[in-house]
Amino acid sequence: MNDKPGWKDRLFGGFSKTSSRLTENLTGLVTKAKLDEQTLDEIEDALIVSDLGPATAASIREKLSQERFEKGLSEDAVRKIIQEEITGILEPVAIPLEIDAFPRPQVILVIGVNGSGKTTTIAKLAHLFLEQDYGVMLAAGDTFRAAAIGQLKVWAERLGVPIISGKEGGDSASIVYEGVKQATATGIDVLIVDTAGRLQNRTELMDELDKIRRVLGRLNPEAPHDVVLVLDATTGQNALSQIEVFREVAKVTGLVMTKLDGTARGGVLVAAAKQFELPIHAIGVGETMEDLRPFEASDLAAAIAGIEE
Ligand SMILES: Nc1nc2c(ncn2[C@@H]2O[C@H](COP(=O)(O)OP(=O)(O)OP(=O)(O)O)[C@@H](O)[C@H]2O)c(=O)[nH]1
Repeated sequence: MNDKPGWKDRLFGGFSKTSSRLTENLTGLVTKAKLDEQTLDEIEDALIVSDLGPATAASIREKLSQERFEKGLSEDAVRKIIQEEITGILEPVAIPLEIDAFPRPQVILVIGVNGSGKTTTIAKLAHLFLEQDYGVMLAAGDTFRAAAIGQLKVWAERLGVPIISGKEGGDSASIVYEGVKQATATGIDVLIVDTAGRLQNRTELMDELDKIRRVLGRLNPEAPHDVVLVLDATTGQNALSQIEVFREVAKVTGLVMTKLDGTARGGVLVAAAKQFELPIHAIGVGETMEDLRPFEASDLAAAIAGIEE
């Protein structure tokens, strides 16, 4: 991924809102001689309201109390411990999406509720794979709304990649089938499939995904290779319930969290990592196709802890 200057600033800019809640409490610490129970409680509360989740907040509290209790402690040292703890949670799930399927194409289904940034993420992933010299094709499997098909076509044109699409209300499984056939015939490495991803009707979604799987299975039993759930970080705790539901109905293999630029809710990433242990492939930090970033555990942990490296 190309390291356009400024992405870290944007991320830190977003996370600074998250960390400023921590800052309020941590700043008070400097004047205290020791880290007492009340201060630990305050830190734990600050971590919880930063969307990190109660489990992570409790484990950080535990760590702070074990290591430093009764000692005078600087705010920087507390931040460092918070960063280390968060890094430990995030590192195991920081797993990029690799193109390694044989035979090709690798089929990636992208799911997520409307407005989560699904379409933009598809464009960002396509751009990422093109940069790695893979041949990319898109399939407009979200036939539920004409606008979704149109939007994906615009991205395909901008990216210069082929797209398979049908009519509004058409059968998404047959579009995906056609996509795999054409991708195979033309030596495409990766087929990225947009899906309707409506959570309002779980049975419908499950049926649709099952049908896609069945149809794909006729061409390649390994497909789909990845089922990537796109989440909007600005929805905070709601993103966690989405993971829970989608994981049940759609056999999610990994996550991309979007809109981490300019949200105070980035801590939810940590809660998701701790609770679900699903790979987090990348993060979205803006609206252009270059705005997908690898998920770097220690950078993110530093941003959340308010440490600028
Ligand atoms: N700031 C910011 N905006 C984003 C990001 N990703 C997507 N968006 C914006 O969020 C809005 C929704 O994104 P889409 O990609 O259209 O989302 P979708 O899930 O496909 O939504 P529907 O088309 O409604 O199904 C658009 O205005 C995007 O530009 C991101 O990482 N950061």
